[in-house]
Amino acid sequence: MIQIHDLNFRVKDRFLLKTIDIEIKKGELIAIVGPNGAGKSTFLSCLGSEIPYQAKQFSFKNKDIKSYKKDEIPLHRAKFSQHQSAEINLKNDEIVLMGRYPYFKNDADISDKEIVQNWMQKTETQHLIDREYEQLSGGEKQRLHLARVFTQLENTIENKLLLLDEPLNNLDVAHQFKTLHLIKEFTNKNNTALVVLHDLNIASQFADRLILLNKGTIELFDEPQKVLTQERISRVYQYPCILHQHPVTNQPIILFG
Ligand SMILES: Nc1ncnc2c1ncn2[C@@H]1O[C@H](COP(=O)(O)OP(=O)(O)OP(=O)(O)O)[C@@H](O)[C@H]1O
Repeated sequence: MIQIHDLNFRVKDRFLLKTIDIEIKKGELIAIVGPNGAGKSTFLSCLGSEIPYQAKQFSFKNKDIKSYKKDEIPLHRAKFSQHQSAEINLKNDEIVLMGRYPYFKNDADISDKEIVQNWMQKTETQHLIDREYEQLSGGEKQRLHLARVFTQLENTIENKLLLLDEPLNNLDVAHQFKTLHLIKEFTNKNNTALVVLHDLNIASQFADRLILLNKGTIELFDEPQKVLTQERISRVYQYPCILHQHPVTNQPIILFG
């Protein structure tokens, strides 16, 4: 699905990402974890072609990512950014409809509107239709934008890519889990998701593999059991921790302190 060889991104003399080599398969849910400033958002921005990285290879679905046409790529790949525009002068369902902009010229058709309704239902934002965006809570805004990115990838194309930068911010526990289930539903259909997460235990429970970033390089890219060891996590985060096992999933649980 994605092959990256020797990807670097630097600002002036400082490498924010250095010698990134990675191969990601279709159907994987990958969590990107690591301390503040490790390069997680920067890496996701590279995957979303938002910043001018250098790479010896970056293929997406066996094609050079740069060979995709501008109007073609949004049907294959969508990105949810950490910071949404503060002032949006649209009604809430119109914000979700933005996800359909790649599909119509002037007016949305009935199927676009149905897709919007469907994702507002799935993200439990339907009741917010008549409320003003500015007055929504942080978690409600977050769920609205999640609906927008899912709406963007609602099509018959196979092996799509979803990039999510801290999608669980501001969400209560139930909505965090519901959102992860929506992401899992997406990857279960042979699509791929890369998700920046701070909660290692949620990452451990849901992700097939973790990318542990540290100081702009990949410390380890592997299954949660391999990545989440006491020594590695306390060293990378510079904080003591102990390791447990989830009583149901058997995945590792990290307790800090
Ligand atoms: N445009 C830029 N110019 C200079 N430095 C930058 C730029 N963008 C990011 N950085 C720096 O690069 C490093 C990585 O930033 P990034 O936002 O990718 O980290 P992160 O792992 O997502 O962190 P966090 O967990 O805090 O969100 C940080 O030290 C940040 O200050």
